[in-house]
Amino acid sequence: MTDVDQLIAKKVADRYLKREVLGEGTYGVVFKAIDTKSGQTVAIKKIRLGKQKEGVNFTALREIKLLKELQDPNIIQLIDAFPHKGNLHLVFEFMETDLEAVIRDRNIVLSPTDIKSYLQMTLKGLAFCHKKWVLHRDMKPNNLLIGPGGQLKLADFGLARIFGSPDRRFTHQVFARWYRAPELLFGAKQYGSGVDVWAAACIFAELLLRRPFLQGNSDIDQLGKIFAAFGTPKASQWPDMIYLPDHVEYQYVPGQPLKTLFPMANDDALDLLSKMFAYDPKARISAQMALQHRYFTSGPPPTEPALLPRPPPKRESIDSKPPSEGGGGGGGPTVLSPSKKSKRVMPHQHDHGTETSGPAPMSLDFSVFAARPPARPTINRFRIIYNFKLLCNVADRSHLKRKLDLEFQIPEED
Ligand SMILES: Nc1ncnc2c1ncn2[C@@H]1O[C@H](COP(=O)(O)OP(=O)(O)OP(=O)(O)O)[C@@H](O)[C@H]1O
Repeated sequence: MTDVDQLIAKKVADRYLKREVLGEGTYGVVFKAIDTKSGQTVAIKKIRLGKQKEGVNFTALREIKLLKELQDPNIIQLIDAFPHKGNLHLVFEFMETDLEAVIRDRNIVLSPTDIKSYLQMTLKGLAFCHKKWVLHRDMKPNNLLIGPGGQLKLADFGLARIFGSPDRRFTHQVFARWYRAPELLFGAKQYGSGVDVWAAACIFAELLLRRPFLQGNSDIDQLGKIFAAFGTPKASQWPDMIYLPDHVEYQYVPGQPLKTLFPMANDDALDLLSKMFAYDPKARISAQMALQHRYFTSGPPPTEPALLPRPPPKRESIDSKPPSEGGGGGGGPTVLSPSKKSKRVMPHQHDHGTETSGPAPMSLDFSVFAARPPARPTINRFRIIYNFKLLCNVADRSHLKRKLDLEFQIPEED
């Protein structure tokens, strides 16, 4: 960065008053902040740029700009992005809780119309992204954030694509696996929006069961769990399966009736679930078509977001007074001592076979949900399938880079 760039970045950074740390994810720390310009509470994700000495590269800026333009009521809004002290800061709208917290909260009863509402918002966000040729690739309940008005919004996308996949501890892979489509588990290199629909089906199943549906402890085991539930796929069901790089033959097992797996779901819900869980990605229902399924168009309508049951805001700060009431120091950003990241304790792993070999529980098993499972780490991949080379056919790249840099830095009005 040039001196001028640094000056601008500093000015932008001064705009946000840091509050407490909300947690740490794959790419770095997320903290709460107040936008002194708008008075709005925001969440800032500080991304370590590590060895990238030149800062954010051209492609990264372009992709971040694209994410910034991805605006929909069911997509978390990227408000701003700016470099500061060698880190990239992404400013998002602040959200109170997430779907994982809703599913795990033993005090919450989810009615069929509540489930319908959460699934509808998930699919709306997905359909919007897919229409823009963007895949999420890391759909899971803790990436579905919930705002103060009950709106569910897809979060945590694009970062691996932009910054590369960081080294992940083993646990980081574990939970993401549960939502992975069979074509990914068989090593598909080319895949499409169907991977997100499969993950959304797993989330739908999890809303019905109140526990993760297919909890594989390795990729092979994950496929085993899937096949035990739905039956080993036949060539007629998924003709391209045998051409996938990591395809291996599995012993044939028949599937179980969906009604046995989800006794609490009605016929429309089961029909939609079966279409979202289609083995062949080409035959899998799209997010857009799923929204038109009779599960949504008939029967009782989805619950209004504001009326959805939610846990108390988990991100309530004990020191979240507005900046004028203190905490901001001399006007510059102040980092309050980071609150300890709340450790989520893994409940005893129940038998991995139970969810597929026997009837699913109809009510909450409090012994399982008494403790929150650990944060499910993210693969954080929102795959952008635009052809950027086309978009970026500009003679003066450095000029455009500077233009993009500036677009993300809204200098303060003095
Ligand atoms: N927009 C937001 N509003 C409020 N809290 C947020 C927001 N974005 C992230 N958080 C919180 O910050 C913490 C870290 O989030 P982050 O997305 O970086 O990682 P994660 O989802 O916990 O883990 P991983 O990156 O491994 O998936 C989490 O507790 C998350 O709920």
